[in-house]
Amino acid sequence: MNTNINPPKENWSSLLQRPTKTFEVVETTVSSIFDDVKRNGDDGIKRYTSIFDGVELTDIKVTDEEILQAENLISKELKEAIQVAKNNISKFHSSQKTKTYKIETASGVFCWQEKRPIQKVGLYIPGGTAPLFSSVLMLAIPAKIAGCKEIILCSPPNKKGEINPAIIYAAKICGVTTILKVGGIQAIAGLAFGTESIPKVFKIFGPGNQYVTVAKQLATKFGVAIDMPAGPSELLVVADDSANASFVASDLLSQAEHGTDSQVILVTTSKKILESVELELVKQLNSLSRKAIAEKAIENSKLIFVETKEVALELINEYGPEHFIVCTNTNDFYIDGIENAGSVFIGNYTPESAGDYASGTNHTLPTNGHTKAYSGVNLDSFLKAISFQKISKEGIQNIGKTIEIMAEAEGLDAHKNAVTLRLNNLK
Ligand SMILES: NC(=O)c1ccc[n+]([C@@H]2O[C@H](COP(=O)([O-])OP(=O)(O)OC[C@H]3O[C@@H](n4cnc5c(N)ncnc54)[C@H](O)[C@@H]3O)[C@@H](O)[C@H]2O)c1
Ligand SMILES: N[C@H](CO)Cc1c[nH]c[nH+]1
Ligand SMILES: [Zn+2]
Repeated sequence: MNTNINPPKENWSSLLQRPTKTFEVVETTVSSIFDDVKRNGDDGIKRYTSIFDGVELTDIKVTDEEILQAENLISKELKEAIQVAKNNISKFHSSQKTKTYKIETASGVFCWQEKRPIQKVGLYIPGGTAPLFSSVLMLAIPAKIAGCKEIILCSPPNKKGEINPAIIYAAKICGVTTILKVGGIQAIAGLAFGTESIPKVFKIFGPGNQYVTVAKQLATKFGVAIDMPAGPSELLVVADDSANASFVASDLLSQAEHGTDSQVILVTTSKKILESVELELVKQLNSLSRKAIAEKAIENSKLIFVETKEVALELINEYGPEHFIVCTNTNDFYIDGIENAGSVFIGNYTPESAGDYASGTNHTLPTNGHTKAYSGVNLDSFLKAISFQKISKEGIQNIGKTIEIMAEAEGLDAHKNAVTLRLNNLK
């Protein structure tokens, strides 16, 4: 792992660069697959599933029988764990419901906002290197609480043309309406354009590798909304002498094992912790089943020492990590000062994995610095806010003149006239 002592500010942007390919590099592949799927529908979907997933699909849709079977293929213990996670995720997302307030902005002028669910949503569930059934919970639970009617799920099939049963089981208990065996760029294209088997949706959600993420970004060109770019996983831990080096290393490795293009960073004001974490990383890495992946991700990663917590905070905000763990004896300083992060984990007993699975918060989060402008998935991601207004005769008398003056100043006579006619009618 790359160690950096007091890196000068002018080097921060190169030091903090993500290992993902740039948008431009992936865009050409994405565009050509989009074109094909748009023109050839299911045939295009099957072609890329054969190329990228190595399987010749006959049916794209998961059948009722496969849904029934899935339940028998997973253990009672896993079903119970999924249920506990589901309860916590439901509690947290239900608490995000907001009340409607009717405001009288001027006497007789009433304004309010009401939220309505997005009717057709597409959920992408990663399945390339690991079947992330936990992502089903993170997306389908808030979609259902919001009241979305059609919830379409896409996930890549394995070499036998199957989707992992835990993904199917989670989808079933969370109210997903259609499950499709398609992943990668071709899945996003299918959801964006619609094919014989894949319904076109209004908004696409979910995490994925760099190909999926660029595909989602490109899909917005064709009139589909997306949650945000939620690409290869990242974690930044800030730690001082009060941290437990073994815990810190375990958290760093938890995100490194996601993919070779994951990135994990330790920022510390303690050289002692830096050295201990480095030793722990080597020790713990050896026992991982996904050692090769984590090892590659560790090559992209950094251990950074800075002299003060003020410099540490500035660097962290510049990076804007997807996940941010704070293990110091000045935690409040970082909590108050954090501007750019997807999800924050506080103290020695809050592993990042808790948020990935079961504490209740959402694990679908912006990466690649997009925390500077985007939020992670939450209940509002599945809703639209519609504003309403009702103006009485008294109300139009109160604000009519203001509207007339402004419309005239913009040179928009018809706008002014719509008010003048009503004001004259009151005389
Ligand atoms: N940010 C978040 O909220 C979040 C949450 C969970 C997971 N993740 C990330 O999701 C990713 C999951 O990645 P994954 O690969 O395991 O699964 P995935 O389902 O995202 O991608 C697999 C698919 O990518 C396509 N693909 C693979 N190589 C390709 C190539 N060279 N060209 C075109 N298409 C190609 C294939 O169709 C394959 O089915 C990881 O990077 C993980 O870190 C992010
Ligand atoms: N850490 C991932 C988000 O970057 C989410 C996840 C799912 N399963 C395990 N982890
Ligand atoms: Zn994870």
